[in-house]
Amino acid sequence: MDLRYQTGFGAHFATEVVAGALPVGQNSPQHVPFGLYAEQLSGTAFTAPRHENRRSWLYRLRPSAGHGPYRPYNQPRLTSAFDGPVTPNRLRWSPIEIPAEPTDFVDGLVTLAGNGDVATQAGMGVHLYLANASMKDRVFYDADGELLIVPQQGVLTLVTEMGRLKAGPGHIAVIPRGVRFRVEVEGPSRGYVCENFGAALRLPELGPIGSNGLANPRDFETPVAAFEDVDAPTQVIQKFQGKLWSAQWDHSPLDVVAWHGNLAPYRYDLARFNTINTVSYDHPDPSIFTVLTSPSDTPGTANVDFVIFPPRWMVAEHTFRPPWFHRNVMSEFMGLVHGAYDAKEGGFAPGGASLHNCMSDHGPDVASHRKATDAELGPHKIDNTLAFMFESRWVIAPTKFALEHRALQADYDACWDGFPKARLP
Ligand SMILES: O=C(O)Cc1cc(O)ccc1O
Ligand SMILES: [Fe+2]
Repeated sequence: MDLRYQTGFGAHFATEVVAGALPVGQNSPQHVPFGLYAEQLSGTAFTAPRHENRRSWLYRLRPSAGHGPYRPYNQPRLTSAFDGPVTPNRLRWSPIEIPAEPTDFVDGLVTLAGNGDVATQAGMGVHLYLANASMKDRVFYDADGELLIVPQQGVLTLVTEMGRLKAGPGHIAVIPRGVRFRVEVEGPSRGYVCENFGAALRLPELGPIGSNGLANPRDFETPVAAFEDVDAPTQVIQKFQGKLWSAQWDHSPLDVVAWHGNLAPYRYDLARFNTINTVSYDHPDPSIFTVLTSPSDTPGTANVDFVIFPPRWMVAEHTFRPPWFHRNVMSEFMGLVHGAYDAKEGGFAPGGASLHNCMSDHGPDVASHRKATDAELGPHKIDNTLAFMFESRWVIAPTKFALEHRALQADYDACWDGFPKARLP
């Protein structure tokens, strides 16, 4: 099916499937067109400053309040208990395989790491989804956070309350906290999820870059309204305070015929990123590659930044061009969608992951250091690659699942073994 989108980051959209369904001039008329039910979905406090405030009005076939109790749903691999133990060690995982038995998006979520706390709405969970089946007769929503989905293999169709969007490798999709959706897959599918417990993701400030650049607002795509009229039992699964809960509804909750507002799912094609980098010398801080940021209460010190390392020209003169050796107060979780990463010659594979926590020593491995030191410094295109980072002010604790998984590489430290010692005169 051809999907249609409206463009603009955080724009105030208005969309209806049936002409005349969207009330004009007020949100909650005594008689909503066609007997639809009006419902406000608040993503920020009612009193959040206007430029932060996100909410939408949904007009649906039935009020979503009409359902029974939620009961615990057993899916222990998805958690907000980052039960490590937390370690200062540098960690790297090979890709975790997609299971052979039928597994949908909800059952295929596994938690690798996280920080903060769902109860106080700070920090994030870092998950993988490993799925090979579409969700059937069930929908999911996350009351604990917004979901930033980074597909690595396979195209997802996200059938949400507010419309349908597609995202495959090279795209990201963001589903706001609370928005219900079903995931359809076309085959084996794997990707990363940043579950943002904190303030909603937004575009970073541009400072002296000016009024254009990095991810441009008009390239963000939000679906037009779409609904299903299904009077059949539907399992609604939610994540609430770190655990999954399930309730049986007598209809599909994806029954929103019209909506308006600025709280909505969106997707973004990372190929549209306007990459800015040095044209003189030295490797800039990777903040220059920030796509989206969730600020914390300390200016410039993010709850989580989503940063990409896209294809780009390298032209720096008399410069060691890959990432430098460094220690960072912020903690860095990295993944790879495809290709190779310029700081690692081997071991960091598409679908894999690495974790460099607060103040841990990291940077180029021996092989990439040697290669960059010996390189002829002409203009060089780093191509066919897409790595990314979830960077957070808070230490990222791995889960027991991640630490005990056979994908954890026992010998990661060895990639920094054997640097020749400097020779003083
Ligand atoms: O550690 C990493 O590979 C991520 C990273 C990339 C970069 O270009 C500069 C700093 C940094 O932490
Ligand atoms: Fe780093």
